[in-house]
Amino acid sequence: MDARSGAVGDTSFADRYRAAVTDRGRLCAGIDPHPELLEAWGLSVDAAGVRAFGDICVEAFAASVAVIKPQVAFFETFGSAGLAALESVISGCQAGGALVIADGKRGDIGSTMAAYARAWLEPASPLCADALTVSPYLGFGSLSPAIELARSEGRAVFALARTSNPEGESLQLARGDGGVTVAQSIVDAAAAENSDGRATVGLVVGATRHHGLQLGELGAPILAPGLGAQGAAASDLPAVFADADQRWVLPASSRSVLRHGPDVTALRDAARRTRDEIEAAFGDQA
Ligand SMILES: O=c1ccn([C@@H]2O[C@H](COP(=O)(O)O)[C@@H](O)[C@H]2O)c(=O)[nH]1
Repeated sequence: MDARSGAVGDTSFADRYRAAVTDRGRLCAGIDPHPELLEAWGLSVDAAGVRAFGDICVEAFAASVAVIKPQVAFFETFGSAGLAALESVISGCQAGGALVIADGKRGDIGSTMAAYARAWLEPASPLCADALTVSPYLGFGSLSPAIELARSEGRAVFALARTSNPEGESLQLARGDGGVTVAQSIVDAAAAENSDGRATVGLVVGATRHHGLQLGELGAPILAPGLGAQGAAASDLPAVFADADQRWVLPASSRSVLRHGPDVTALRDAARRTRDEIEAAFGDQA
């Protein structure tokens, strides 16, 4: 890939994702510059602090972690300087060979969704990532502009299905026609989008509980946040995702790795340990 232009040619997200996790193992490392972490790392709680935090994370993770997920909110907090730091994180991670999921959880009516898609998935944008988290709760169809752009650019969206937080339950487990839960209807809609084999529509399904979803036909990555700080353990993963194709499960961890900073080697080792725990837990089931 041309790291400067962000162009990935005709390669599908499915191929890019498989290559990354085959080479580096299943882990999505989060870059979440919480104020508490900035202070613990001896950094200022401002744009300069998040830039330094991001630089350290890029050095620690870009060349060895398969997928990296900067949490957009922690950069947005500091306005244009924070977003400039995020641009640097995205391009630095991509230059090191990692795939980047911008965790922005964007969602709006279709015409505005198209603008979000251009911001996060169009190669000409300075914020262009490999994938963007999106909210389907304005209706799955409202995501179409982002899905279409992602498909044509070899990128992806990750739609929230069953989130890791307890507050999601009343909405996500509500049942519609035929008794299907809202979350399962999102899984099914995503699976239909992936019938071309390009894995354009991944899902977010928390690792923190048994979700009751049928994920076996998805055909795209399942971003599974919740390891460590939210209580899930690597050893929980095979049971939580027993119904999924476990080659597609991408466990995510932010704070439990980041607390080992700011030492670059300690951060890198923490990410490697987490990845090794995940791979050992899945064993040859994947
Ligand atoms: O359901 C969801 C969706 C997204 N997240 C995000 O993942 C990380 C988790 O951070 P930890 O420090 O590992 O708890 C964070 O950026 C969340 O916004 C999630 O946790 N759950």
